Amino acid sequence: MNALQVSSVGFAYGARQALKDLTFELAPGRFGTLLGPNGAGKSTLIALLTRLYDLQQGDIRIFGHSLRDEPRQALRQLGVVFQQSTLDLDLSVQQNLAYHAALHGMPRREAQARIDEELLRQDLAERRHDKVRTLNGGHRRRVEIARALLHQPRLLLLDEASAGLDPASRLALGRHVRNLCREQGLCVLWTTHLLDEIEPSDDLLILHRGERVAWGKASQFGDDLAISFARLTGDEALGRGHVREALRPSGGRGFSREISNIEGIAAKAPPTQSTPPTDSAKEPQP
Ligand SMILES: Nc1ncnc2c1ncn2[C@@H]1O[C@H](COP(=O)(O)OP(=O)(O)OP(=O)(O)O)[C@@H](O)[C@H]1O
Repeated sequence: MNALQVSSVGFAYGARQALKDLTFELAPGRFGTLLGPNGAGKSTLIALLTRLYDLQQGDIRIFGHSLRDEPRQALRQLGVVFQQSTLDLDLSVQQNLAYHAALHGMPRREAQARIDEELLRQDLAERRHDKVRTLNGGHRRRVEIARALLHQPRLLLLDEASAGLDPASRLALGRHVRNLCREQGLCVLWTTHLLDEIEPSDDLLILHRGERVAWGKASQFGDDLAISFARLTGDEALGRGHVREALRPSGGRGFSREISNIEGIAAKAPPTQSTPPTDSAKEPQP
């Protein structure tokens, strides 16, 4: 059974189609990266996954439970870290977590046991009594991850969780979350618009204008990844030149950081007319 199964999902804001016939799946324990430039449809997908919006077309299953038919069971398996932090900066780490647990009706003793466990898992036990305001951005994100995992979900969704962090903290956070996958069997969906957050072992989904333009194990893409990006930005010639080099996996440390984001590629492209993705840019399967 897949941890996440997104099947033929479409969503429109009035006349504006934000997601078109989107299908992909993540197996338990996998780290999935959802990459897309601004307006690609990432936030819309997250709003559907968290049931902020109702599904219009298609279905989403979380560990086999349909969001349409069994939303409670499906959401029970989901932990979410939203892009905008909702931590109370003037409360301690412990108080933030206890407050969240109480709000969700968790019995106090059970909540404390889970908080202890998560703080250890997130390497935050020593910061337990510190006010969140005194924590750096990376540690604040870890508090949010701990909070999202209190009810022991098996799928963790992180929406641009690295936004606002410096490059070192971004990479450290990515490493930390991948460890949770590797060592604890958690399945993760990580959304970003930054290329350098992709690791070769990730399952990579590239969204552009609401459509899946590439999907597969990141290491499998090789040249295809560059070509996909080149097509995203409307210049196929880029796929044959320096961008291909820049995107080549570098010694297991992720993709080269020479070009750090999709907009960076677009900025280097000479102005050309946009070319829609073709079949050849799609579909290596993990
Ligand atoms: N509330 C809304 N009403 C109308 N159109 C919207 C609304 N929210 C998003 N859109 C449009 O839907 C498309 C997908 O937007 P979405 O916010 O999901 O993309 P995104 O990949 O999350 O981008 P970003 O990284 O900028 O948040 C865009 O064309 C956007 O303008």
